[in-house]
Amino acid sequence: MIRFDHVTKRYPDGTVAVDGLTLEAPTGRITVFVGPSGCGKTTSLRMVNRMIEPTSGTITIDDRDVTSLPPHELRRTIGYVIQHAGLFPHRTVIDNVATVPFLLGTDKKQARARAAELLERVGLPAHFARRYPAQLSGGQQQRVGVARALAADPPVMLMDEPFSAVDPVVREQLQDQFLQLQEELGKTIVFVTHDIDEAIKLGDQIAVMAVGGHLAQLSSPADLLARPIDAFVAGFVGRDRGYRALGFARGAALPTTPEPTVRFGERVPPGGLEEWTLVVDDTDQPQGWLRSGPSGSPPGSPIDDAALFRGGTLATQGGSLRAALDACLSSPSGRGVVVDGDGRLEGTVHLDAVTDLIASRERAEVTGGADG
Ligand SMILES: Nc1ncnc2c1ncn2[C@@H]1O[C@H](COP(=O)(O)OP(=O)(O)OP(=O)(O)O)[C@@H](O)[C@H]1O
Repeated sequence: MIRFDHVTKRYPDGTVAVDGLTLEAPTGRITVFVGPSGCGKTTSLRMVNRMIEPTSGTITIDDRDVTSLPPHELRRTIGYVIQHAGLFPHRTVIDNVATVPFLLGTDKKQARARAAELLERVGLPAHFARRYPAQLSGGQQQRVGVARALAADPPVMLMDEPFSAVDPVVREQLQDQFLQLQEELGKTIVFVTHDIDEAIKLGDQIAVMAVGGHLAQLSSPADLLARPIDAFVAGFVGRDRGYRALGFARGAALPTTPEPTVRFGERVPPGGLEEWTLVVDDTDQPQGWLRSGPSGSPPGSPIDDAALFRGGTLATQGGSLRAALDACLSSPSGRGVVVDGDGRLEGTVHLDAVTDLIASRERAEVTGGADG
């Protein structure tokens, strides 16, 4: 566990970047520092590995004061990932990752073998190993940055806006893979971002900081959305809080009804089909909705890819109420498509049934029952 105890940082020009910060970042969990520009997130992070020394207060890792070790020894136990990866430009990708274990005394061949394994784990194909950082995209460089920080297998990782400099699609992939990796590795992570959505997606707990370096709120993502502590946090957490909070809400089982389906290769029967009919593939995975009747596919026409409406999202049985609601709202038939864990059709759910589940969950919260 990393513990900040009344930590203050005042820079020589008098700027108070962090003001009396007290919080715990639990072992094996992701703690996200989020807040507007200049609120002291980076300063807080860098005090953990002593790139910046606090003016007062103490930081401990597993009850050991970080100042009790020389900085270079301390940093062996702490991985550090920054926005533009900060790779060595004149070393190949594999040597970037192998550098720290090599410096720590691992034999070169072994360090490279471990580096190759890490590159694979962060999702970088093997043929990138011999390239130089400038020959990689921004997202690929960030993957190398994460692999490098993991190379010495440190129990603690500090990550300062590691995914901020890449486009939204790549960013989402990096976040998903990072979460998968963390599930296996269970590192103690402090992660800095200015993006509240990223904080909510990645954090086990979120520390919202306000300008002046104050901790405004420390909560789980669900609590932050449901119960922002003051107007500043409410404003920072932003719009659609109620809807976004449903992303953490798992209702009772979704009450599905069986949905008639057709398959590719079949033809619209002479009597026609319902106005909207669900098309599934050979393994019962939903592919989209087919419109029948006067403005859609006439009887006898083949059921093929071209006529499909693919706009609807899928809800998973056991998934969030937000996904269930979205499946209903995005379905042209008004019936939300529900699949099982393997992506096979389970049935459809009606909007009324989902809103009933949402309402009963809210009533349970107000009366102190289960939180879904
Ligand atoms: N070396 C320094 N000397 C004086 N003031 C500094 C120094 N470094 C940072 N600051 C100030 O301390 C405050 C906190 O900076 P910090 O970089 O920790 O914020 P941040 O929340 O990480 O911001 P951002 O999201 O913009 O990166 C800011 O007002 C900044 O201008």
